[in-house]
Amino acid sequence: MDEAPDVDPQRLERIRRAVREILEAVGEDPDRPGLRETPDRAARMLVEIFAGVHEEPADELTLTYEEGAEDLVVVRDIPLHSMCEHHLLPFMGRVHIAYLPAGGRLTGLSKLARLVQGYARRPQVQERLTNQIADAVEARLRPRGVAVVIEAEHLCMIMRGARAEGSRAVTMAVRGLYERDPAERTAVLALLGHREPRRG
Ligand SMILES: Nc1nc2c(ncn2[C@@H]2O[C@H](COP(=O)(O)OP(=O)(O)OP(=O)(O)O)[C@@H](O)[C@H]2O)c(=O)[nH]1
Ligand SMILES: [Zn+2]
Repeated sequence: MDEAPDVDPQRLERIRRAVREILEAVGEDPDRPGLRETPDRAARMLVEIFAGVHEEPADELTLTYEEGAEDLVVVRDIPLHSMCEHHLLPFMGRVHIAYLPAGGRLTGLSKLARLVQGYARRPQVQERLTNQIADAVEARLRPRGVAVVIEAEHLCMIMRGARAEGSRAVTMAVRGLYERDPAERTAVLALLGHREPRRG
């Protein structure tokens, strides 16, 4: 995934106009020196942070084969920056992914981080992002099980609204073995740093 994607000039111009309109609507003067370049800068920024809208992030998961690879693979602490689709404010945190390979099917460790970035570069909600990552790993690697945990801070909860400074949202998605077997699920989620609440 490129840092500076090819940009359709018409789309860029449309976003520039929209940003200028927002600046005027909030009562600013878009022609004052500090803001003159802002519509253009913000338009390029928006194209960059929403590049995942036009991508199929699951395609990042190129397959490699390693005879006999059947043990758990865990990648913890993949950095996450995304945009809450309700408010268009950032949410950011960490993604932890575990999968139990089958048939020797693996992917490069960095591909999991690229997968996260692809889905993160869309207007998102944390729960959907968590599920999309789990579904992509399940569909492309056909592992015995997948578990994904995301911990994130939402600026929409912190700098406005509830102003819940320090709050973190934790979401998880499990597939395959981890969906069927509660003991396996508890074990893998403990590895990913998430404790299921005790029942009863
Ligand atoms: N489930 C979920 N909710 C989110 C996420 N990001 C933001 N939200 C919530 O989306 C909700 C939108 O609520 P609304 O009542 O429509 O909007 P609002 O009046 O701005 O709400 P407040 O944020 O409570 O002021 C808020 O409760 C946000 O905290 C997310 O990733 N997942
Ligand atoms: Zn929000």
